[in-house]
Amino acid sequence: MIVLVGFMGAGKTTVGRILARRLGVPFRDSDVVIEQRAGRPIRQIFAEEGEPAFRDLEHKVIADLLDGTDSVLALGGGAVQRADTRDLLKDVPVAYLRISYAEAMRRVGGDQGRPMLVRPDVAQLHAERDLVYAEAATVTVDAGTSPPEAIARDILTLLADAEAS
Ligand SMILES: Nc1ncnc2c1ncn2[C@@H]1O[C@H](COP(=O)(O)OP(=O)(O)O)[C@@H](O)[C@H]1O
Ligand SMILES: O=C(O)C1=C[C@@H](OP(=O)(O)O)[C@@H](O)[C@H](O)C1
Ligand SMILES: [Mg+2]
Repeated sequence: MIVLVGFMGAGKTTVGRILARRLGVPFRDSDVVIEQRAGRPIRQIFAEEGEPAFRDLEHKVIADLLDGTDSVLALGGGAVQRADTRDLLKDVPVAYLRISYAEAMRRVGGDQGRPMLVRPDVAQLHAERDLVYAEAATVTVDAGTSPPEAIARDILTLLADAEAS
């Protein structure tokens, strides 16, 4: 089991798919399961019910996905905001895909499907979350300057080192 955290655009979904293929395990993405359960896209959940309702559903989905099945699990960028959701990650290997705010905006700035991007304090959110991701993580990788395949390889190397030590 490997869980991926990091800001919007860090490549959690992209790198997660590659990691899962390499390991021969299923890839799962909390955002996809949230959309399936709600029967609506994330943008619509935020618009109709607001962020707190989204976070409640996110918490339940992540709790269900940490069911012991060996898989690679990509989380949404805000999953670590709530302490009770962070608690769910205590006993699993977590990789933090770290990117700068500028690189995040280059990749996903203006994406209508990510409602948190239109918040006026999104830069501050990026700065605040950095520490939270790092604290939740077993390993941290630079995810802003190399291709997804190289990031997947770095994660496997770092996690193997962390396990050995
Ligand atoms: N290492 C990378 N280098 C360049 N572009 C990337 C990289 N990782 C992801 N991307 C691109 O950035 C965008 C966001 O990736 P995504 O995997 O959806 O991020 P997240 O799930 O962390 O929000 C996509 O267009 C993806 O192709
Ligand atoms: O950062 C956030 O609060 C969010 C990130 C999104 O996932 P990605 O990080 O995969 O874009 C998605 O869960 C939702 O739009 C909220
Ligand atoms: Mg994603």
